[in-house]
Amino acid sequence: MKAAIIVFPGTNRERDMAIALERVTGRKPAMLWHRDTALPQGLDLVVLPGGFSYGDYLRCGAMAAQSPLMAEVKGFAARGGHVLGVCNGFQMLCEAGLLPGALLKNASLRFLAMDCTMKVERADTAYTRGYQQGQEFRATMAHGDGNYFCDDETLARLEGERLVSLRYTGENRNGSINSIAGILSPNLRVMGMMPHPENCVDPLVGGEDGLPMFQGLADSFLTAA
Ligand SMILES: NC(=O)CC[C@H](N)C(=O)O
Repeated sequence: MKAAIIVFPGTNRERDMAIALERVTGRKPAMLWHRDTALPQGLDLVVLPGGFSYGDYLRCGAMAAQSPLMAEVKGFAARGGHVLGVCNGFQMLCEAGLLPGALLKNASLRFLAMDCTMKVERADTAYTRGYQQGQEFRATMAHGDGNYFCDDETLARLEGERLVSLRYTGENRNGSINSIAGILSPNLRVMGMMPHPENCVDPLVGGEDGLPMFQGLADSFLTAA
């Protein structure tokens, strides 16, 4: 699998993401700076990692969504490329219009840094094939704006077309509509999720519940190893 991680000013999870990807592929992903103007040839996956791009000024992910390389990411997605956005990356995907809806402030108006559990709503995507349908897994949440919201029509479409990939179980701490933790584009190639699977790939630090996501991605792109 050939993967690239895009780094923005204020991104802070890019190294965790690189470790998670390298763990399953044995090769380091390309680290790209947001001012770059081209994606490497033959990419399988682009990752928009978590953090505080541009200090969360204006709105989380809003300024990153205007970065030069994001125009390339949009083109990559339009050609059917896989794009994963985690936390701030999910916020960027919504701000860039690659996924519908928005991430509002957590219902409590407090930053939440804690473990959470999610249920896999569909296991037939590159991101979730490492899990069983309905499987519950744990990951870390660390966000101030993780309260997923969209209008009724969009929500009906997301649910009706089964584009909700991950749903919180237990307490809905950030207030997300329908307890949504992750959503997919209609072609199932773009996924945004708030919790951090990249922080759960090592039994010594946070457990390994996130590993199947990366393993599933690696298995999806075996030919490109
Ligand atoms: N860990 C993250 O990516 C956080 C995203 C964003 N800065 C927020 O607080 O909501």
